[in-house]
Amino acid sequence: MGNSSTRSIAWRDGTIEAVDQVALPHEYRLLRLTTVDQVIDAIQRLAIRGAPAIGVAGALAVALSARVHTHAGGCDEIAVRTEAQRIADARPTAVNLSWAVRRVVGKLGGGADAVLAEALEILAEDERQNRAAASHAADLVRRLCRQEPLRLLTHCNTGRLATVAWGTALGTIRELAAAGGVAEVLFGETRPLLQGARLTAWELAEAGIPHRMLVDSAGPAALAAGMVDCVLVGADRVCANGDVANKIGTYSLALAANRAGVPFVVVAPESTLDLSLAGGADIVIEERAAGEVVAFGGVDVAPAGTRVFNPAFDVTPAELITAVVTENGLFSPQAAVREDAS
Ligand SMILES: CSC[C@H]1O[C@H](OP(=O)(O)O)[C@H](O)[C@@H]1O
Repeated sequence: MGNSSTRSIAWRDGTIEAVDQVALPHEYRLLRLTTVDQVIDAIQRLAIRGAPAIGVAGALAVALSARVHTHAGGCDEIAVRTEAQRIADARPTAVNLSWAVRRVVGKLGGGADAVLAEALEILAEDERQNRAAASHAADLVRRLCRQEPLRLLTHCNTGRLATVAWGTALGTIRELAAAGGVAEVLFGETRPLLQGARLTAWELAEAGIPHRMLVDSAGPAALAAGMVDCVLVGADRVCANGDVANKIGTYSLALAANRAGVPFVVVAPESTLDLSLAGGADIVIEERAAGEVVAFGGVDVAPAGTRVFNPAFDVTPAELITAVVTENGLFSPQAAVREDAS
């Protein structure tokens, strides 16, 4: 996959090839991962990140495991299941990871080739799902906002880097922009790991879409100042009642959008739905290391010993969300509990 590739992750000659998202925007380089531990490490340090992308990486990692644990006597399913659980546990909040791992583990009975085939199916489905969700969401935004070109606000990175290709909320922005419907995209830098500053800025510049970056706390101010026609964000887990876990800072944008009377639209594939959870209180929110917050660019900015609360996500209640849009259209909250949800 060169710079021109539209895909962030691929299966290449028995290895996993992925864009190293830690190196962007200053260097576009590819990771070539050959072991389960390398994939877990890449997910945990967000070299591979974004709910759909980590789901695909997790599925491909199980395929690596199945190949390693296949011998003359067949596949050692116990060994693969043990590693699959470690993969699923790499990050707790995005349901896509555990969903994808569960889906490919279900093919173990067919051997390593069946596991790989299922993982490649998940990879192939991703772009189609994102483009379909983006198309539905773009139609909704046009209906909600009427005037064009639009001034949009987004958060974190939900583009082609966070998925296999195209993106979810950022995929919707690409769709609207392709029809000349975007005046400007405002986006938060996304402290502390700067997915907005490093990745969304890179994707919007690459796509030639007009954009301005905000410090995260300026998002509500932009909404209050009437600078935004619609907010578009992604998701890491959508509950049966429509509550949504997403990057930290999403909740404050939803509160401000609600007060400003601005539509707040979540775009995500169905693989981000977790209908086994009644509501957001049940979502496990990943808490990350203090070092991500007390240092900036490798330089300590807080006094030594400063204690930190560093949740990677927050939960936006359904009542603050105008719509959740998937590849199948509008998600209807209170859907029946799905058996296979993680
Ligand atoms: C389409 S990406 C969905 C979601 O994942 C991101 O989290 P992270 O950067 O920690 O992997 C962010 O919450 C995006 O909205």
